Amino acid sequence: MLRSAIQQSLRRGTGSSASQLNSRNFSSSTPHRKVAVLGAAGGIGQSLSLLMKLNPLVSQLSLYDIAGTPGVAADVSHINTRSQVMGYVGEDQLGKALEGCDLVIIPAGVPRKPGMTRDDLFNINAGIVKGLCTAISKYCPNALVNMISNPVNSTVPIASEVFKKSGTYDERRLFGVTTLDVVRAKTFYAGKANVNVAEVNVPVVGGHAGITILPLFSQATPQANILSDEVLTALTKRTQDGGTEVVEAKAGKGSATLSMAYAGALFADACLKGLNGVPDVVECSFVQSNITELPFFASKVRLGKNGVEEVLGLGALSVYEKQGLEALLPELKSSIEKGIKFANQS
Ligand SMILES: NC(=O)C1=CN([C@@H]2O[C@H](COP(=O)(O)OP(=O)(O)OC[C@H]3O[C@@H](n4cnc5c(N)ncnc54)[C@H](O)[C@@H]3O)[C@@H](O)[C@H]2O)C=CC1
Ligand SMILES: O=C([O-])CC(=O)C(=O)O
Repeated sequence: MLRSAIQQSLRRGTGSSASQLNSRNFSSSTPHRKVAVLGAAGGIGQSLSLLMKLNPLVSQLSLYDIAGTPGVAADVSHINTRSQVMGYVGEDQLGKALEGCDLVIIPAGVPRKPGMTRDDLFNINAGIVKGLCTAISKYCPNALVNMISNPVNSTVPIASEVFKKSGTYDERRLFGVTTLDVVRAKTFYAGKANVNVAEVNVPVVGGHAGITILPLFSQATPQANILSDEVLTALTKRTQDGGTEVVEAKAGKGSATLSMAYAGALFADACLKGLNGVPDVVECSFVQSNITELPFFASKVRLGKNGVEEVLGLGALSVYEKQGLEALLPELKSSIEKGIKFANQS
């Protein structure tokens, strides 16, 4: 839907009035949906705000940051699509930004520089996420939360503890966004398997950092060409190191923003479809889970009117993937515990 909305908007160009676009982009039965982007003036936030403005499922787009949002909101608001855009700046306005939200997307926080791990962002981002989730529990406790801020393996457990403390936790509504891992796995697989990237599907499970990212190429579709073990190992490693590849290429100017905004917009669109009752919406996400011994784990998840409808199992794994799963558990466990500890001691 997102892709076709972008294509339709671009095709129509400047000739259409907002009301014409509105009537073509969504039917009168499309529910009202308020979506907030927290960190909207940042590298991811700006592009994600643009993409959410193009999504006809959004009726109100609330852009919040500690600085710079009035400009971003004014800019995006001129695009002639359905949603009304509001910009909010500074903590005083956070409540207004969140009130009545159906979905809150969080790309607020510092990005990596070369030589850093995602866990090196913990000291700054843990506090940011904790503050934002405290406000969510107060102003929109029923919203779905899409956590982009790193380290996702810890920020999602932090959010869960904040919500538990405020008595608003519903595990079905909290998602760590791992869609960029899936986007990368699809792109890299299509290149090696020489298949049409638009048809490719690859589940990615585990977490969102280094070896905790486990693409399941044995389950990739279409399985058009047999890939050697050597190629599968290289594909796995490239997917796991995809973030670092971008951080190094940007050479100190941040991490993935454009591909992340695309991935974030895809995942948000899936959440909105689920809320609206579209059947069989399945995406990978880092959620509360009992498919392994860990309390949070990324896997395929069926989305519905209340968020997570079903956490799907891992399916059959190759020997190589089983080894990868065993290897990732200790690191993921310790990142989860670090987040839980932080939320409960500070
Ligand atoms: N889950 C994933 O796959 C990915 C996650 N990320 C993570 O996303 C985060 C953001 O990355 P970028 O957009 O590149 O960073 P950025 O520095 O360009 O933007 C971050 C924005 O957050 C804002 N911010 C800081 N504190 C805030 C607060 N308390 N409330 C609201 N906004 C606040 C900043 O003012 C800034 O505009 C980083 O933690 C990064 O590691 C990045 C790429 C992929
Ligand atoms: O690598 C980073 O720091 C940002 C990120 O999570 C990604 O690109 O996957």
